[in-house]
Amino acid sequence: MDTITLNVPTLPCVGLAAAAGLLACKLIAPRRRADETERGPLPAWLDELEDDESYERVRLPEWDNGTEWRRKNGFKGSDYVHDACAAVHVPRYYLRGVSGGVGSKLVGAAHFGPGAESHRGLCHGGTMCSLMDDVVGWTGFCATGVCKPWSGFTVQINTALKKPVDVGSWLRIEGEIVKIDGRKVSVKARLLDVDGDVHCEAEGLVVLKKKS
Ligand SMILES: CCCCCCCCCC(=O)SCCNC(=O)CCNC(=O)[C@H](O)C(C)(C)COP(=O)(O)OP(=O)(O)OC[C@H]1O[C@@H](n2cnc3c(N)ncnc32)[C@H](O)[C@@H]1OP(=O)(O)O
Repeated sequence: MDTITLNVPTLPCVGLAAAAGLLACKLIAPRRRADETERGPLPAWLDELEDDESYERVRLPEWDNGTEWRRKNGFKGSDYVHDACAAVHVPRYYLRGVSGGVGSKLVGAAHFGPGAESHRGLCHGGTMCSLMDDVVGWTGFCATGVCKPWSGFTVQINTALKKPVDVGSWLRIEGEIVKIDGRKVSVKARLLDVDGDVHCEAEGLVVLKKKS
């Protein structure tokens, strides 16, 4: 049988990668994602974090590998926030870990797609709350100063919604460990735009799993 080899060139920039991801979403799940549009390029400051030696990119096989890998490893679906097709999508986090945990900071970018819409171009407040849940949890998993995935549970997310988010926005999401009391990790988080305007902020609590 003849085989066809496709030479796919390396994508020149992460923005194209994001667009390609969305195209893949359309092709793979055309009915579910009929309202998706291109996310556009990733924000430039994300590249600055990539180049900043004090930050390290958090990588997870369940984010980076495909559906097949997830299925084989106990996952049942796509990641609610990190999947390329998610209504509100975080492509990456970067950690500035601090020994002892307190002061450790997680920074990422979040895109609010058309699937996050509530009223006429504005996003549902629950999308901001979901993001706060995610960043609080992932920041809490960094309680040792390094990221230990799934090492605890978010148990509280008290979110203040401060400014509506437009559909199509790329915003900066941040979480920081402010206190560690035994297994309880307190995290402050916020979502802000390129001008520094805060769209929401949260105080969260993560309970780390008991050591076995
Ligand atoms: C390989 C498997 C990996 C699994 C990893 C899963 C990662 C999931 C990532 C998430 O973030 S999921 C987000 C949604 N969150 C949840 O679904 C959490 C639901 N809650 C629970 O499942 C249980 O509450 C939990 C397992 C977290 C309880 O754990 P424990 O039984 O070990 O904790 P315990 O109840 O003994 O509480 C420990 C401390 O935390 C405090 N605490 C627990 N829940 C609290 C709460 N909701 N608010 C405030 N404090 C809370 C509790 O008072 C206590 O304080 P003290 O040490 O001072 O006494």
